Amino acid sequence: MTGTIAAAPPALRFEDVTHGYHAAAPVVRALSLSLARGEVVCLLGPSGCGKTTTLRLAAGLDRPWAGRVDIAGRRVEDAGPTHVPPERRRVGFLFQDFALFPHLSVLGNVLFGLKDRPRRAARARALAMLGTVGLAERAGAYPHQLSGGQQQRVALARALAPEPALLLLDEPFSGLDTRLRRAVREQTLRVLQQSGVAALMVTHDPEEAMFMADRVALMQAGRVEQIDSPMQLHHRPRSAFAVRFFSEVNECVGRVEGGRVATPLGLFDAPDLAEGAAARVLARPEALIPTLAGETGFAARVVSVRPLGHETILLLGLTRPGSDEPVMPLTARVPGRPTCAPGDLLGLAIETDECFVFPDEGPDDTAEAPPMAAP
Ligand SMILES: Nc1ncnc2c1ncn2[C@@H]1O[C@H](COP(=O)(O)OP(=O)(O)OP(=O)(O)O)[C@@H](O)[C@H]1O
Repeated sequence: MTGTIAAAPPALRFEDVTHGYHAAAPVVRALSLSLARGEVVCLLGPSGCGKTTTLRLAAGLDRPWAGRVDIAGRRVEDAGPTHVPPERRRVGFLFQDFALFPHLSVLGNVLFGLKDRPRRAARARALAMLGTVGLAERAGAYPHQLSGGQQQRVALARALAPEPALLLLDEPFSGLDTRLRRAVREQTLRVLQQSGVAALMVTHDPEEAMFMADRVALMQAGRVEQIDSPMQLHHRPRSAFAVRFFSEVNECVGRVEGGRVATPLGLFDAPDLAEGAAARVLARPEALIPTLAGETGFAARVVSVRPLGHETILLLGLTRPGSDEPVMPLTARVPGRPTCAPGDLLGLAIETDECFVFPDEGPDDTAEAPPMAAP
């Protein structure tokens, strides 16, 4: 006996998976991704970046052009003949429209995926799952008698009842209104954690991804741009794209001199950039902290104030010291109610932890609105 314990295989592994719908135009490009058992990973990214296609490839609904897919240590797809069909992959699905059978009761819906089990065992399992999602008492109801949130919970119970190795969720909360969505995603996360199933979830909502995921896979143009924990993604974004995707940002450019880049917002360290290189500094709105005028050397005139309740958005014009001439527009986000009015002159402190320096690859030309500032 060697005493070695083999590590559990990942719940899902994509290796160099490529797929598209039209020849020579892949929408998923050499994508590699691994989900540990029990891990929740969210695929996040702009519309059309390949999130749903990635999910369909995991499900076996599409066959990739190239690459390999393993589920719970079993090869389900390769460049050769291997193609395990969806129903034999041990995956559960949860889609936006819940896809419940209207003519079946709640219990009937959950039993649907348990046809290969003896009747009594299937019934016990289905009732236990309905208990887990808090709907044991509605087992005899029909889908149309339930609220949207309850229907979503039935769909979750149905997906998890057969004990899948992997749960695939495609925008599962987008059909629900904002308040309900918050409650339902909390319940869903609790059920996922209780059941210990690995889950790959598609969303285009950054807040939802940050709330649900152990790791977020940020996708762009068919590739994973960055995969990290929500905290890492927020504090250590590896590209301008990763910063811009989560909030609007203030942007300015400059050249690296002596390892630093000088901008209207001050000097920023740029240790990883070549001397003389063009650099782009991205400052999140929360990086700009109003202070007393004259305190920090940065001053800004308030252009407009937009109270949102728990926070306030300030549109500002950065000014040169001793001058009222605006140098660049800025957006700041401050907690609480407004304490200033249009026309006021504020001092600004810059929180450098919320500022990021990257090689300048130009402004965000994928955005619908122009970037806030690029002097
Ligand atoms: N069945 C299809 N036939 C042809 N093109 C398709 C098909 N499905 C998706 N596409 C295209 O593939 C690209 C990726 O689509 P996909 O649905 O995977 O993106 P997504 O990131 O999930 O987008 P969204 O957030 O808008 O759902 C898009 O350009 C889309 O138009």
